[in-house]
Amino acid sequence: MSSRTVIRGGLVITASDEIHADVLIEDGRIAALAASGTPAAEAWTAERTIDATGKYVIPGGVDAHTHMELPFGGTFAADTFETGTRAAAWGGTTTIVDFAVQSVGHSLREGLDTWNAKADGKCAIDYGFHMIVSDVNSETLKEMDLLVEEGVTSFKQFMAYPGVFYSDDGQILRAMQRSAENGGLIMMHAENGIAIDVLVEQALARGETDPRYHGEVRKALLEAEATHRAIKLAQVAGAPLYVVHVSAMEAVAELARARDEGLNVFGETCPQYLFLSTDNLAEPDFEGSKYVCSTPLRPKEHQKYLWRGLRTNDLQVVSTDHCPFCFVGQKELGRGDFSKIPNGLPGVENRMDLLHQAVVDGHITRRRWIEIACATPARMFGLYPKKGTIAPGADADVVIYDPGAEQIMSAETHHMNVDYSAYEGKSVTGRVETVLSRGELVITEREFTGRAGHGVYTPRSTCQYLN
Ligand SMILES: NC(=O)NCCC(=O)O
Ligand SMILES: [Zn+2]
Ligand SMILES: [Zn+2]
Repeated sequence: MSSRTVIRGGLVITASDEIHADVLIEDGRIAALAASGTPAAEAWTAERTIDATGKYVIPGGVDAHTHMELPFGGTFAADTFETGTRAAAWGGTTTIVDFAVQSVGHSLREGLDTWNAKADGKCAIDYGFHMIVSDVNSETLKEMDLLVEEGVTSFKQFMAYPGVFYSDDGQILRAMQRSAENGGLIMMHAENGIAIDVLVEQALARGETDPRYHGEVRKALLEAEATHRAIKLAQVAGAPLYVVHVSAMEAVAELARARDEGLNVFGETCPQYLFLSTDNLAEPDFEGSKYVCSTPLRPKEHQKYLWRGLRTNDLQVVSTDHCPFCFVGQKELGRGDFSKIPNGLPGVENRMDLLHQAVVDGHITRRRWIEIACATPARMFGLYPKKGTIAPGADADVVIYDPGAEQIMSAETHHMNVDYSAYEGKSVTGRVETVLSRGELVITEREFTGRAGHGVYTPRSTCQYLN
C-alpha cells in the first residue's frame, strides 16, 4: 500500500529555484511539486500533512566528508555511526559519505568490509563510502577498478602524515592515472607532510609544545605547495582532482588558477575554516587543543578568501570533516606535545545552520547555501538527483527549516558524542525543525523520531560535476 505525505505552504529552495510550493511524497520519493494554493496542489490527499507555512523546505544536507570511529593517534573518533548519523539528522543532514580506511599491508577490500560492518544497521540516515588509500601497489590499483564498479567511486590520498596515511608523489601519480581510466575521483589531503614533520621536530626541540604551534608548523605555504603539486600531478595523469579541507588563501589561489586554465580541479572547505581561526588555537589552558585539525585553522584574514572562493565557485563544496575527539581523555593525549593531539573537530550537526548564518550575514545566497551543502556534493560524488535536490523522482530527504528561530550552539544541547562544541556560545539564526529521510520522519518538530538502521548504504556513480 502506498504512503503519502504532503508538505504545504513552505518556500521550497533548491540550488536553482525558490518557489512557494507544496511537495507531495509517495513511497519515500518526491512525487510532485505544485504551487501552493493552486487547484493541482489542493487536490492532493495524503495520510500525513506537514504545515511548512513561514518555513523553508530544503533538500537534506549531503555531508561528503565525515570520519565516524576513525582510528587516529592511538584513539578513535568519538562518534559512532549510530551517534554521528543521529546528530547529523538533528542538523538537517540526511546523507553522509564517510571514509573507509585501507591500512598499510592490507587490501582496500578489507578496509571497506571493516567500515561496512561498523555502519551496517546503525545509521539513522543514508550513507556511502570513500576509500582512503594508504598503500598504493599493483593489487590496490586493480582493486580501485572493482570499487568504482561497486559504487565506491572516490579515493582519498594524503600528502601529509608520513608513516601513517602518506603517499609519495609516485604513488599519487599511479592512483591518479588509474582514476583517469576507471572514472574514480582522487580526493587530496594537500599538505607537505615531510616538511611539516621537520618543522614539528624543530618546534618541539625549542620547547614549543602548546596547541597553537600546531597551526604555526603546518604553514599555509606548505598547503599551497602541496595543492599546486597535486594539481600538476593530476594534470600529468589527465585525472580530475578534489582537494579536501582547503583552509589557506594561497591554496584557494592555486585552485583558482588551475580552474582558469580549464582543469577539472575542485575544492572543499569546512565551517571551521570559515568561522574559527588561529585565535581559537591560541586559547589558554590547553583549550586550543579543541581546535586542532589538519589542515589547521588559519589567521582570520584567510576567511574572506574562502568566502569569495565559495561565491566565485573556485570552491564548490562545504563539508564538515567531522572527526570528534573529546577534550577529556582524547585531546589531552597531546598535553606537553601538540603533535600528539588527535586531529579533528566535531561539526556534522552544525554545518547547515552555520551556512544558513552565512546567508543571514550576506556571504552567500540561499540557493548557493543549498548548492554547496546539498546539490554539488551530491553531484560531485555521484548521488544526484537521488540526493541533493527536491524534484520528482528524488529520494524524499527533506528538511523543514525555520529561518527565524534563534539558537545558541553548545555542548549542553548538541547531540554529537563529544564533550565540547567548537562553536560554544555562538548565536545563530535558523534551526532545523523537521527532517524526513526517504519519506520517514527522523526529526519531528525537534524530537528524534528516527531509528538506528533506517539509514542504508548508498552506492554512488562516478563524478557528475566534470567540465
Ligand atoms: N582533518 C583532521 O584533522 N582529521 C581527520 C583526518 C583528515 O581528514 O585528515
Ligand atoms: Zn585530511
Ligand atoms: Zn577528513
